[in-house]
Amino acid sequence: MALGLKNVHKMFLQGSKPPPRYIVKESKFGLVDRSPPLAPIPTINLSLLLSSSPAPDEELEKLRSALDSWGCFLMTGHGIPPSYLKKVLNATKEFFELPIEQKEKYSRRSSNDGEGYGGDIIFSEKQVLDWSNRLALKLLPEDQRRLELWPEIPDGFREILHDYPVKIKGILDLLFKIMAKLLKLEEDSFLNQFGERALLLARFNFYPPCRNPNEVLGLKPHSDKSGVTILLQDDEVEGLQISKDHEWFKVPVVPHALVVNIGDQMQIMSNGIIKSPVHRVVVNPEKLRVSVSISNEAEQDKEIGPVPELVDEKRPRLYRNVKNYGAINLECFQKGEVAIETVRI
Ligand SMILES: O=C(O)CCC(=O)C(=O)O
Ligand SMILES: [Fe+2]
Repeated sequence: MALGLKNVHKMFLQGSKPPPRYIVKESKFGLVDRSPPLAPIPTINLSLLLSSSPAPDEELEKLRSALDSWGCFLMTGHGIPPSYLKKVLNATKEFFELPIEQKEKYSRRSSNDGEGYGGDIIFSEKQVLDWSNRLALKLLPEDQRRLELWPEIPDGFREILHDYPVKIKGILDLLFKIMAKLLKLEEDSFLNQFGERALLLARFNFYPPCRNPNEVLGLKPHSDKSGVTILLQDDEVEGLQISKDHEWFKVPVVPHALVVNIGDQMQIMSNGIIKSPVHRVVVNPEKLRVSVSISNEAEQDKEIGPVPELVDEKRPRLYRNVKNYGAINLECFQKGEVAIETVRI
């Protein structure tokens, strides 16, 4: 494992307790509570939003309210068959259950490399470490793929890496158009800001069980650095929590539904109308959990900022224009800071 850190999976298999660097301390985000109330986030049927023009008022209203209150909703009617989603989850589990040495072939190549297999990137000695392993890969633009980090095992995993993101990208593009129309903007207002060479990133998350589940987090509180993240949750084990008005709520596991999580780049572009929620992941004492997130980000050299039509006297500009927001967010996340506050005017 990079940096001589222990692998959390190995620690679980060996029955060791989490070392001090993993223990969550009291912070502005509160302590670990593994069973907060269920988040009443809506389930929205994408096919209904697309079926007729204009889309049904009831579905649009649910979307509007999800975007400005939770910044998160469950999406059905997305067109990806349940059997395919199951295949993605199974392949993810199989990859993480491989012997550690086999996975290490795909490890991050340096301590601050954002891609590959591993744990947290270390920014400071004080950083609390996450009880998880990840495999992070850039999928688009195609000429930036680092295929040496794309696992060849288990069988079919590479095929999933090629096919699944194409399906998700189609959904993302539709969502950006629907959100623009909802805010009475030109359909491509958001898509144009992300640019022709927008990034598409995959993150496969693996949370081994932990014998002290109330003392660690699988993933620290953060808001996503993306435009939008589409998350495929484990269909058996819950763990994702979302924060609203400084309280934590459990995100329900709904079979075959994908979780749509708005990221900071959409909050910036929409001048704060669409919210990017802070969320975290708790771990289970007995069961492992996996999840797969696919997210987009603006082209690295492209400046993003609030869409001009969303700035007026009543709603002054909330965020400055910013380039390469992903890097700002990543560092804040590891330090336990709220990234979007650093670009607020
Ligand atoms: O594992 C999960 O449910 C959430 C993962 C997540 O928040 C992320 O990958 O950004
Ligand atoms: Fe996230």
